Amino acid sequence: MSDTHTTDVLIVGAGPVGLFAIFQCGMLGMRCHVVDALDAAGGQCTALYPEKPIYDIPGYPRIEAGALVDELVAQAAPFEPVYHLGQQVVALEKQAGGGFLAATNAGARIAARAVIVAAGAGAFGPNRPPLNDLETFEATGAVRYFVTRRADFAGKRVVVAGGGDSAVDWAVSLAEVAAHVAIVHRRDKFRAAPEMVSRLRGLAEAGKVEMVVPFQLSRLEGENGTLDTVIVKDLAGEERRLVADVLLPFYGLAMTLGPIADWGLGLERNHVLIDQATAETNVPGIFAVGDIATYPHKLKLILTGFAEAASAAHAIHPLVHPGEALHFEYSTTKGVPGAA
Ligand SMILES: Cc1cc2nc3c(=O)[nH]c(=O)nc-3n(C[C@H](O)[C@H](O)[C@H](O)COP(=O)(O)OP(=O)(O)OC[C@H]3O[C@@H](n4cnc5c(N)ncnc54)[C@H](O)[C@@H]3O)c2cc1C
Repeated sequence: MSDTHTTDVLIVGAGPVGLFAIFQCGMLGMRCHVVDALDAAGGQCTALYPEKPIYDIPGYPRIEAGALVDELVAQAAPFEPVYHLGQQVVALEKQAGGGFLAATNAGARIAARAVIVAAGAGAFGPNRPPLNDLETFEATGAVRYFVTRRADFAGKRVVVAGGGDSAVDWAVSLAEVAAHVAIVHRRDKFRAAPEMVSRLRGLAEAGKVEMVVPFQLSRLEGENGTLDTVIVKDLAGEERRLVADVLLPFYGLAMTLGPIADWGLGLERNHVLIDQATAETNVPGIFAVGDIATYPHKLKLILTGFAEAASAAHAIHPLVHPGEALHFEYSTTKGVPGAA
């Protein structure tokens, strides 16, 4: 059976920004096919932190990342997007008559007038600490890089390592369920949201989180992948032993563009350069939005990506509906099929 499709807009990546791009394109009368390498929509929100609350989505004082994705999928649904999940877009070519032809590693071919690259961190993976027997401890889940269910840590002794947002957020969050939480960082200063850092320090003062600073991970002890002790060292080489069931190193994500690097797009340090006003790349008809897109003073936030998705949809409209005037309108039930 042929797996060939034709659509107005191909969206590469079903993270939060790719999902909102479906809505924005839909409001302007454009149909979308969306491809994502992961088995579920939601990008980093689903894969890395579904239960972490997000506090900076306008209109939601607090929403868990997984719930935000559910809302975005529901918001896009009236426009009947076609999802191709568990597939990576491996090739993207210009077509002679205009538009593009994309190919996935599962054999699908998708022809589109325009392409929105919403590929986030591309093929992302965690930065792993250089520790003994790491793979053995990873295989049993004693060393993990993501928290997908907080309940997995109930009653556990957890060592969190790192000084950024993820380390601080999870130390604060897991302190509610774990038997003990220690946070190891090589400095006393954390590079995280000030509000979360002061919550962390408050928990430390209350004896609910142990601050192990300035220390670095040194080695792991345990039998057959069951973690027993995390050994840390300070700059003078002084050791401390932290009894632990689980180690969560949060040393950031290693980002590789993967096949996107071969599509002729202007790049800057593993990101795709765009014109901030239109989100268009150096290749006419290919747009980039969200974490993967960059320009001077870019803020890597979900809300920034949402605005870029709106700009891209407006810039794409004349490519899909040439000669048709686009009158700017606010959202109304007229634009959303089935809305009451
Ligand atoms: C722990 C943590 C906490 C965070 N907290 C916040 C917060 O509170 N507020 C906030 O605004 N931001 C937060 N962020 C950042 C936020 O998650 C990102 O800004 C957001 O996910 C970017 O969305 P995106 O759609 O651009 O990309 P992503 O979410 O990265 O999604 C991109 C998708 O593209 C897919 N993809 C990549 N290449 C291909 C390909 N070739 N073919 C097919 N699919 C492909 C990937 O599989 C992925 O699903 C946080 C991030 C982390 C890690």
